[in-house]
Amino acid sequence: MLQAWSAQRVRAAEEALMGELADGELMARAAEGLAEVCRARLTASGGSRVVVLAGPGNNGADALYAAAHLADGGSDCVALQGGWPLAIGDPESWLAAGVRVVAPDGDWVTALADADLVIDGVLGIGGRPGLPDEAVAWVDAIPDSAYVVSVDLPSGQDPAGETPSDTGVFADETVTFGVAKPVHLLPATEPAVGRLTVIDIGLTVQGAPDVERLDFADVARLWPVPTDTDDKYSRGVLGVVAGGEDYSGAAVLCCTAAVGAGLGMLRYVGTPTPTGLVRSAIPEAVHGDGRVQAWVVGPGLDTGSRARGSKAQLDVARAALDSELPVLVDAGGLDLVAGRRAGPTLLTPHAGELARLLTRLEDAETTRPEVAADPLGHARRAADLTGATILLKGATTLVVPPTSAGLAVRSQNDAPPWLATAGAGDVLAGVCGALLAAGLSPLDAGSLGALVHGVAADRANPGGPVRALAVAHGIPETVAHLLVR
Ligand SMILES: NC(=O)C1=CN([C@@H]2O[C@H](COP(=O)(O)OP(=O)(O)OC[C@H]3O[C@@H](n4cnc5c(N)ncnc54)[C@H](O)[C@@H]3O)[C@@H](O)[C@H]2O)[C@@H](O)CC1
Ligand SMILES: [K+]
Repeated sequence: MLQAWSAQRVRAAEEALMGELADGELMARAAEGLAEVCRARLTASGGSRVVVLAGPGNNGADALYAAAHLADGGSDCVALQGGWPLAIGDPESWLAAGVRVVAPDGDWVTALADADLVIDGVLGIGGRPGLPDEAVAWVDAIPDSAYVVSVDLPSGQDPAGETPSDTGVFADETVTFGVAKPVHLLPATEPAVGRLTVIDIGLTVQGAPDVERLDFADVARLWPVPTDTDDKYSRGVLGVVAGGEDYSGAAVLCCTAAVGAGLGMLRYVGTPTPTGLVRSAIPEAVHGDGRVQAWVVGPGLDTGSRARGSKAQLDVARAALDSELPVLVDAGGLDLVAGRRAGPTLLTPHAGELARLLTRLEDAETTRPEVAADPLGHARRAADLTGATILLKGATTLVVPPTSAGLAVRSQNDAPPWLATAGAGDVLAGVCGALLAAGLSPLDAGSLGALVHGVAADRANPGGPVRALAVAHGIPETVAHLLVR
């Protein structure tokens, strides 16, 4: 599991560690690690010209000390200075190594145009979103052919990972120190991070992390694997209330994925058309209301429908929400959420559905662009309002428990962009629902389900287009692949 701690908590841990070490030792470790990564990238590309974007603080000093190591090793290193003194650190040490400093009125344009590797040391965890003006011009002038290594985080991006920035750096690689920070994992900033490399500088941060990302080893740790003493009931029965006369296919996708994820039994509740489809596509399913360990309510559900069978289906959906059982609520089902439920609850909106849910519950308009500008903040608001865990779908999927739970936010980025396709959400609901029925918490079911769903999409057709049904059919093989790796 990849874990990230907030900048404030990292700073406190760094200060404690610095108290135990010789002056400058921590920064020396950071700079050595950074130089080693840069050296490896230069060797791989055959380049030797390095340009440092040197900011006013310790982040700039890390970059300059790393450049001194590279210059010692024979690289041609230039540092661009903005309208600020390079006051932190010891300029003599990098000047003596042969790093040339270009003043703000010097020819930095030519230096950058020739760069093979750019070390972005403008701002680190002391940065606010956005860049100083000089740095905006530098970043605009970086040639496409240069490999951009950001120090600690892509400068100009929000260290907390909450708000996106228009002017921040987009790195090919980010080299961070000690532990990851939220900026590296959260959707508003993660696209700017590129490849993430964490350098060991002897730092540990106490207490639960702020953000976590499950990896493949976590699948083996968390996935419900049956034993000899299990039967179909002990493994978990999932009830699915999905599909209507309009969106019938959602029921097939959700149920196919749920059965494929390894349920003990599936119980389906639908209107006549999707019921017929589920009968032929999923002969394992039983039909109608009955005892279950968890419910999925909502894929393809039309809460305004007056079609035959709709009222009975909606009665089951409402009873599920009124029960104390774990419930996953998706798509149309979100319109039935009135507030707090008694049982464990996982809501799985995309940004538009989350905006609509917040608008209804708070009686004040929230728009989809507002959610996109601060996905974590809005997911957290919905979690706190409803007491539910919110799985906010996107290129990076967030799984956010209510603040009162005191748990880390999960952030999964396992899916290829090809998975942005109709029906993918229905498949995700089926996988996560199966995990809820097996007894996993909403947080584990949501994050583990998102991981497996993303990997299944990749494996269904690596590097190419994928349809939701292929993802659903690929779930069993993907789970086996992840369990026996
Ligand atoms: N604290 C430590 O022990 C260590 C820190 N390290 C490095 O130190 C960095 C943090 O250094 P600093 O605290 O000096 O902070 P930064 O170097 O991130 O920022 C420096 C200063 O820039 C200014 N600034 C912030 N946002 C701005 C903006 N948007 N536009 C214009 N100016 C802005 C602020 O005055 C801030 O103090 C880390 O990211 C890491 O790279 C590493 O050397 C490892 C050890
Ligand atoms: K940086």
